[in-house]
Amino acid sequence: MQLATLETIRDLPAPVSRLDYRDAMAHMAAAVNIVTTDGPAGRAGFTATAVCSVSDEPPTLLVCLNRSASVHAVFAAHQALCVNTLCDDQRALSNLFGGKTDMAERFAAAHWTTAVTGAPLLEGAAVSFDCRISHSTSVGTHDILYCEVLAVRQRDAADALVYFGRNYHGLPGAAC
Ligand SMILES: NC(=O)C1=CN([C@@H]2O[C@H](COP(=O)(O)OP(=O)(O)OC[C@H]3O[C@@H](n4cnc5c(N)ncnc54)[C@H](O)[C@@H]3O)[C@@H](O)[C@H]2O)C=CC1
Ligand SMILES: Cc1cc2nc3c(=O)[nH]c(=O)nc-3n(C[C@H](O)[C@H](O)[C@H](O)COP(=O)(O)O)c2cc1C
Repeated sequence: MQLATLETIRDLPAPVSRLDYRDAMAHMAAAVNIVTTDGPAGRAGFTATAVCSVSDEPPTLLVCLNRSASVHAVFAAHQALCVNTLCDDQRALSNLFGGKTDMAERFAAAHWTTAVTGAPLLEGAAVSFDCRISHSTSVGTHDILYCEVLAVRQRDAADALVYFGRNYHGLPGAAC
């Protein structure tokens, strides 16, 4: 097989289908987060595994949000959000915020507080990052939201929740 050179690599066809890509991604373990916002456009939240640390100065993480999600317009309006990373005992919340459930029903299933931006912080989360969205870009079906962290709250030694192989798994708590 002839390898592509730097000059030809941009012209290569995309040989991986959407389903092949998803099957491959199912092999990548990820933390499970509920991403929330609140403000003039209302309260909204969704489950997200596409969350990642970008930089520690300024402290910044990214969240990938599908533009076809019902919550997309609300996040775009507020330009602020909170990433709440779930513990093992919060699997039911992940399903609730990942489905087609009514927004009031999603939030009624847990207790919430606020920090700086007004976005809801989940009681009992492993960690919560209260953020302003500093900028965003669009790639394919998703917006990548770059989020500058304005406040953090963490819970020590709780069992972590991991999404892997299209299923939830618990990890024993550890001192960080
Ligand atoms: N990044 C995303 O937007 C994700 C969306 N989901 C949603 O949850 C449903 C169930 O997911 P699974 O049980 O894991 O089975 P699945 O076969 O639909 O997805 C397998 C893996 O592919 C990735 N993936 C799925 N949908 C994606 C999308 N639209 N854009 C980019 N990556 C995507 C995720 O890593 C996911 O864990 C998905 O069909 C999707 O609607 C789940 C995980 C990530
Ligand atoms: C485990 C899991 C992980 C998900 N991760 C993401 C994600 O990273 N980005 C995203 O846009 N949607 C993700 N979703 C889908 C959203 O949670 C879902 O589209 C969201 O709840 C909006 O649904 P709605 O359009 O019915 O309101 C995920 C769903 C599940 C169950």
